Amino acid sequence: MMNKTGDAPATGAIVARGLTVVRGDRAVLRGIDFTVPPGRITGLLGPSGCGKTTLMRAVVGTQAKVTGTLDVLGRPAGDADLRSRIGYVTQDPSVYDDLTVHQNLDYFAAVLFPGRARREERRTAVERAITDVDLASHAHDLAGRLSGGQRSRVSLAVALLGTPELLVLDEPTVGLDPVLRRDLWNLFHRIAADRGTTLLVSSHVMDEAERCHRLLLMREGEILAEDTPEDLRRRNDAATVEQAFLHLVDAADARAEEADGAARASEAAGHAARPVHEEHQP
Ligand SMILES: Nc1ncnc2c1ncn2[C@@H]1O[C@H](COP(=O)(O)OP(=O)(O)OP(=O)(O)O)[C@@H](O)[C@H]1O
Repeated sequence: MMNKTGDAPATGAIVARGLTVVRGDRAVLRGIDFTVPPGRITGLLGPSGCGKTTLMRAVVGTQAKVTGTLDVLGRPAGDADLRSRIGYVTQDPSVYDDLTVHQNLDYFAAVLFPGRARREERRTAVERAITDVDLASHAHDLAGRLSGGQRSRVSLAVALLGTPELLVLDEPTVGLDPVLRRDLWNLFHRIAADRGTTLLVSSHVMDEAERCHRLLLMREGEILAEDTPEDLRRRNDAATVEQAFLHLVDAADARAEEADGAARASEAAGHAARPVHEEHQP
């Protein structure tokens, strides 16, 4: 249950301490700390390229070169035990275009619940997932003939099949019209409230922030803020989360500039104070 202030409880569904990820020759996540509380919707927001997908890939265990501590549902990220407990939907819907919606789900259900004995379980899970994402009227359409939004809902249905404890959704509402976006967010809230599922949902659209219980605001591989939307607005004296975000960006830039200036000043002072003969030492 969410407490009155929406504060995160002491234990998290995801706990990161000093989480660093290197991609290529660059640290894309730079020693970040954050906690995602269980049973709530946490929004991961930040501009394109700030590291949201990288963070999600680390959480689901598909990212290489991860250091620091990252615990997911009480296990180290990537642990084999977590595979069936996490649903992950990437930005590119992974569905088979030449199968219908129903056949796609039947296929994934057969992988999740194999064997004749589990036939009924498969049938119930498939019907429920199709209803969850509101695709009953398209159940027998080929996935390749669906709109982008409908295809991403098929991916979401696949992720819901195993009733995961944690759902990690990478920009699930991108390109959707406002009505579909609203419907999807209502679905996320139903999933969290009815099933106690933890959701980590990324977006680069700040107005989606208001729909989350808690937010992780990211920028350039760092966490700028970890808060509820209300507290974030209040603390930054801002009318919207977007304004609060911009305020935090400006403050971070000012701090970085100050630190840069101080480093240059101390370097210059060091040079001035250094005896001349030191300059020639190897
Ligand atoms: N395979 C890769 N090798 C090296 N660097 C990469 C690779 N993939 C991504 N990056 C870099 O990592 C950084 C973070 O990328 P990431 O995809 O996590 O960002 P994002 O916040 O999810 O962006 P978007 O909202 O556009 O999806 C980017 O600066 C990107 O250039």
